[in-house]
Amino acid sequence: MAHFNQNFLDSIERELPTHLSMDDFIAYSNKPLRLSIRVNTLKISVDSFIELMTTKGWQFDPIPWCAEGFWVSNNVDIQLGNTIEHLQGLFYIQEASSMLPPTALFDGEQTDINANLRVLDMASAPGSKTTQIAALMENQGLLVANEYSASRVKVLHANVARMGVANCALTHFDARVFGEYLYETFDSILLDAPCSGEGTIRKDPDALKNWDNNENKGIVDTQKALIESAFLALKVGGQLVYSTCALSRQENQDVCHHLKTVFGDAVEFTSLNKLFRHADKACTEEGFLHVWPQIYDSEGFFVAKIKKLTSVERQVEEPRKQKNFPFSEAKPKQATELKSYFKETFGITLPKDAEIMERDLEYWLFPKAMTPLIGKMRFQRIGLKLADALKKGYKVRHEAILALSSPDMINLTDEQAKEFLMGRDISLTEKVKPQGEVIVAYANAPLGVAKHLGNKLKNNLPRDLVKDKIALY
Ligand SMILES: C[S@@+](CC[C@H](N)C(=O)[O-])C[C@H]1O[C@@H](n2cnc3c(N)ncnc32)[C@H](O)[C@@H]1O
Repeated sequence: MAHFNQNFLDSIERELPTHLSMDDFIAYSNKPLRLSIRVNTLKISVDSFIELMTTKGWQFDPIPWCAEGFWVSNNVDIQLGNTIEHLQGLFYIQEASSMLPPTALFDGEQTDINANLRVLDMASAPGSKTTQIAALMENQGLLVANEYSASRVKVLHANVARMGVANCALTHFDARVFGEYLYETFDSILLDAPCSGEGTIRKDPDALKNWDNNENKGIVDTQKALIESAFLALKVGGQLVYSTCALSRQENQDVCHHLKTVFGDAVEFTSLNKLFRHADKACTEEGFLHVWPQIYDSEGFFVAKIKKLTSVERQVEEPRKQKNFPFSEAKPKQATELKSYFKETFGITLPKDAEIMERDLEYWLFPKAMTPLIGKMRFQRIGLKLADALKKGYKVRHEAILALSSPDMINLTDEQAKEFLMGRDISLTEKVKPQGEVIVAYANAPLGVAKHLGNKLKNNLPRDLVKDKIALY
């Protein structure tokens, strides 16, 4: 049962549109959320995923605003986070309304996916929307994903790697810096802002126990500073999506109106009333989506789409370029050797629209659209770590195997995949000629690398990814 305090209920009563009832708001806030997932099309098609999971008893109900999103049900009581399919990144457990902002960002004009596209996700962890955006970008172009909290950057990276994202650069800043460091650089920006989280009461019944409107003032100031920074970092003609899981006007509409007050006619609100069938039910007069829990039986959410019509003046001078970037382009001979190693050992062709970079005997793959940004700010991690150079040959990195597709993989059974994810070797029934390093897979998507010794597959899963428990259907 959700814990509301009277101040919160009074504020909702003032804000709720006249066609929605307070009784429904309370009833839906007390109802458990429907379980929803998003299929990761970087690894599997929606049709193949449905086919795979239907055989395991899943039922799918499509989410109207996300072609890859489904409410799912299953008669088996199983922890989804411990399933093979989750661990190998075939799907992400994501609340349905949280799939709205990336859909809005890529709707309409912003559909031209190419190697030069640059997208910024300003407040990214744990990465549900970052990984959704990467899938919408089909791993092309550059996606800069920023997170202010150090511990949450680690979770963000784990999710980006698990989902096979290859076009991402991670940063760790207060996102107020982007307008200054990367002025008018991005085609699209998502600001999924830190907020009071009022919309999440169905997940956390205590979320509003001590709700106090006055305490939200600091959050609103941050949101206003962040949206200004986002607008400065946006190219002319670019699209910005501002979203929160808060319900109040102050954290939502007022923040967007603040942007218009600061930047005037350069700011255009784009109506989302046709984003999907029945989107108009949640639309405000400005064309923003204000999703109350009872409209689509989801968490509360707010989404606004904003276009930048003209350039706006920088607020501070461009900072000096940083020197001492630790990476350099791999020499042609090394790049050729590395490409042959990937091709001959794993059947992987390294993508053409990416640069092979080198740092202290490590080889990385950077998205090409990253090059002009080098030195403009500090990046925690860029692209994919491919391999370490050994005295003789290379040691491939797990994240590269998860992100780069290969036609040459050994598909494991359910039981074998479970053993592999628990760090165990896999015995082979027949002794054959040893094959060296091989990619092992489940449902045609990679699980990791093993050494084929002829009579067994020796497990090479990184220790930190070994699980104690795997849930099998
Ligand atoms: C709503 S959550 C983001 C959820 C994420 N977009 C997702 O879909 O998985 C907001 C995030 O903003 C981060 N944050 C807080 N203050 C920030 C700031 N000044 N700059 C950047 N990120 C900030 C929080 O740590 C939190 O992870």
